Amino acid sequence: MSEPSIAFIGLGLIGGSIAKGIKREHPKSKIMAYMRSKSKLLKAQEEGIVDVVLDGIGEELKECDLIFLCAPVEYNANYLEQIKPYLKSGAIITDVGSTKTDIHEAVIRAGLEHCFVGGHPMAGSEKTGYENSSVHLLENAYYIITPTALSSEDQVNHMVDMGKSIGSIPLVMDYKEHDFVTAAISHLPHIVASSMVNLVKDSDNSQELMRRLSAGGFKDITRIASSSPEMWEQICMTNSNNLSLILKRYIDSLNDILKVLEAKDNQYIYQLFETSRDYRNSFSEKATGPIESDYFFTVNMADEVGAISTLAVILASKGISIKNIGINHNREHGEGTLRIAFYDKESMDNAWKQLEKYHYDLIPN
Ligand SMILES: NC(=O)C1=CN([C@@H]2O[C@H](COP(=O)(O)OP(=O)(O)OC[C@H]3O[C@@H](n4cnc5c(N)ncnc54)[C@H](O)[C@@H]3O)[C@@H](O)[C@H]2O)C=CC1
Ligand SMILES: O=C(O)C(=O)Cc1ccc(O)cc1
Repeated sequence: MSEPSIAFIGLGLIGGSIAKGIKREHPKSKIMAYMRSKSKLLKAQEEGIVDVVLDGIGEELKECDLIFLCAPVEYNANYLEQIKPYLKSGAIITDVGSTKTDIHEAVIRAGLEHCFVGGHPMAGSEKTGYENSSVHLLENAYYIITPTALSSEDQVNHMVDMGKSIGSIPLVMDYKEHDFVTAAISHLPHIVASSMVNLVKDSDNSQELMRRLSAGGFKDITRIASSSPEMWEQICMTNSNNLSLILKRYIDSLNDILKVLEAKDNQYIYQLFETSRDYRNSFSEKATGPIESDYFFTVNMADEVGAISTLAVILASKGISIKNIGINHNREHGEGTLRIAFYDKESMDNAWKQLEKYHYDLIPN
């Protein structure tokens, strides 16, 4: 991309994070944005992320090479017809919505298949809004790209390059398959988390003992129950067929558990936990957050004041940039381990050599 003009319709958690990533990689790109809150748009302009604040859909879009739809999914689909009169020849419209069939069908109805490539960055959080967006949010996360029947190879490659430029891992996929997969791994978990929280709310006593005592496991699996109701209502409504199918399978599995629990079938219960543990342990943690990268290693170091800054100074003195640095809490490698990620193999190898000279205890990736 050489100094492209890019518009964002919706500049919240995801739109804001992508805009920040694009601005980091292409500081001269012209970013235009529209969203409901003018004050947040002005803040993004003050921060140098947004160049042009839009008051709505209009003439300014005629300049854009790429238009991102980053509002809740049903609103995104509604914008297609409004944007249509202002499309420059060769421009691409993309979206970041969590469901894809609904928008792809709207694209077909609007006759925009030749200029649409769908997208879904598979990372985020329960938080919303531009104020929570971050240049690191989508790093090392899968960025699903869903072409239409008329998307050209160039258009898809352009989106793949965009995904890579913000540090994500692009993956091209059929939009219908996307919606079945995400029904199981994203949409069902949100329903389960919210219904569990509501179950506790309705089962608690007047002293709210359940709420006060809720601990690790419950909090871990219900964090996403704090997500935006507006966003999740629209996700569930636009993927209701897949979600119903997978929810029925889940209810069947819960009913099986209920039966064996009542029958006190300890073997079945043991196997339930054994199977899930083994399968869950096989999941890769690599594509899930800002710390991991293909180029990283771990440093085993004493937990002393100033230890991290000493290490950072050693690397900085050799001009080695750190992409990310994080303290490992799992203590797999003993006390005080630090995971350091680099932008490329050369930087990682240089850093390794430097730290070896200072006798740091290094653990390869
Ligand atoms: N939250 C997450 O973790 C993820 C969300 N997504 C998808 O990204 C999209 C945006 O979600 P977030 O950024 O999380 O939400 P958000 O609530 O942080 O941002 C939504 C943005 O859209 C704007 N907006 C809402 N209605 C609008 C309308 N009618 N016209 C113009 N702008 C409007 C809001 O002002 C805000 O700037 C959704 O489609 C969601 O499915 C995708 C991946 C992860
Ligand atoms: O907070 C979390 O763990 C999420 O699950 C975030 C998320 C929300 C919606 C998506 O389409 C993708 C990721």
